[in-house]
Amino acid sequence: MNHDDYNSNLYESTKYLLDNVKIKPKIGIICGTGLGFLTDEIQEQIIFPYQSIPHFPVSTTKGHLGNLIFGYIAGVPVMCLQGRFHFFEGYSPQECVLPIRMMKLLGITHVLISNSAGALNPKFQIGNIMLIKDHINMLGIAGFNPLCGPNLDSLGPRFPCMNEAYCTQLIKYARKVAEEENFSNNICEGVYGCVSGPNYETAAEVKMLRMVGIDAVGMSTAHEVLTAKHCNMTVFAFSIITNICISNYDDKKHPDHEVINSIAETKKHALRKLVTKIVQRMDESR
Ligand SMILES: O=P(O)(O)O[C@@H]1C[C@H](O)[C@@H](CO)O1
Ligand code: HPA
Repeated sequence: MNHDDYNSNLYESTKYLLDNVKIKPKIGIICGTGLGFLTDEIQEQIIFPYQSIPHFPVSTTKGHLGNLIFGYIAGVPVMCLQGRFHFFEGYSPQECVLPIRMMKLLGITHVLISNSAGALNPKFQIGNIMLIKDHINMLGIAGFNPLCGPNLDSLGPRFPCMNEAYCTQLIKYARKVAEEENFSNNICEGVYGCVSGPNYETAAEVKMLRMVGIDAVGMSTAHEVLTAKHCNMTVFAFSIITNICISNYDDKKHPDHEVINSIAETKKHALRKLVTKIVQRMDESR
C-alpha cells in the first residue's frame, strides 16, 4: 500500500470511530494470545468487530477474537484490541501498527501491551509474568520496521529515540502491585525478542537468541512499541511465559499453539488485577 493510501485509511478508520463512539479513551490496551479475557474488566462496553471498521485489518490467529472494545476500567476510559495483527499473517509492519496510530489520533497517551512468549532465560517458568524492560527487534533488524518509508511528520520525528522505551516507573509499580496482591513469585523482568514466526525457533536459533541477551521470544509487540514511542506515548508491556524454548536436540517436547493459548487463563486473577492497577496508575500520572 502506498503512503498516501495508508494515511487516508488511517484517518478514515479513526474518523469512523470518532463518529460512532462517545467515549474518549485515555489508555490503549492490546490483548495478546490467550489474553482476550482482560476485556472482562471493561465496563459499559461498546464493541466493534474488526470487520465493521473501514480499512481495519482482521485477526486470523486463534486466540485473537477480533474486537475493538471501548469502555471503562475502574472508571478510566479505555480502548482495547481483543486480538492483534502479526507480520506472519501477511500484514506489513505498517498494517500491524495501524491501531497504535489510531490510538494516538483518538487522544490516547498510554498503552498497555501484552503477549505470549517462550522463555529463553533458564530461571523463567511457565505461567510467569515477564515485565518487559527492553526489546531486541529481530524483525526490525531484518528491515521490517513500521517506521521505514516516508515519515508521518504529524505523528513523530524521523529518528525517534528508544531509550526508556518501556516506562521504568510503571515496571516498578507493577512489582509493588504484585507484592501487595501476593503474586510476586510469578513476576520476572526481562528483554523481549521479536521474531517474525510463524514457525517456532530451531534449537540453534534458541541458543543464538539467548546469547544476544533475549529472555523471552515472541512474534509481536516490538513494532507496536516502536510506533507508540514514535508518537510519544508511554508504554507498559508484559509477556505471559507460555512455554520453555527448546535448545537441546534430545528434548522431544515441542511448542504448541493450543497449549500456548491456554496458559494466560491459569493466571487470570493476577493478570486482571495487574491490568486494572496499571490502568489506574497510568491515568493518575497523566
Ligand atoms: O500475539 P502474541 O504475540 O501474544 O502471539 C504469540 C505469537 C503467535 O501468535 C502465537 C504463537 O503460538 O503466540
Ligand atoms: O516459543 C515461542 N517462540 C516464538 N513465539 C512464541 N509465542 C509464544 N511462544 C513462543
